[in-house]
Amino acid sequence: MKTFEELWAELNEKAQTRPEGSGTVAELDRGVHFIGKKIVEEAAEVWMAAEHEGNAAAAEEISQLLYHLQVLMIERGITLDDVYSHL
Ligand SMILES: N=c1c2ncn([C@@H]3O[C@H](COP(=O)(O)OP(=O)(O)OP(=O)(O)O)[C@@H](O)[C@H]3O)c2ncn1[C@@H]1O[C@H](COP(=O)(O)O)[C@@H](O)[C@H]1O
Repeated sequence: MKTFEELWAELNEKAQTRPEGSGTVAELDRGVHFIGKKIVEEAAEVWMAAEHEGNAAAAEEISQLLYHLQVLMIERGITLDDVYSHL
């Protein structure tokens, strides 16, 4: 288990050190268009799980959506503060 901020730190480190076998590095290399499609796909899965599968499945899909949102933020150079300033 990890928090949103712990995942953020881990993904930023992976983006910098580019370890072999990292799915994050592979996703970053595919670019914003690919990552954006993953976000749309995961968002739909969040909706379907919440409506038809229950909270446990929805929580899992939400975790994946948050992951892909963080990858997109890293790819575009968007910081947490950039987002927080709008909350
Ligand atoms: N939290 C996640 C995470 N959530 C989702 N995903 C990716 O998003 C995909 C979504 O899962 P699905 O089951 O919906 O997969 P799918 O759409 O059928 O699968 P794909 O065809 O897209 O692989 C997974 O296959 C992963 O590639 C994640 N990949 C990595 N992490 C964490 O990110 C960190 C860094 O990971 P690496 O960069 O791979 O080392 C680690 O702590 C991981 O636990």
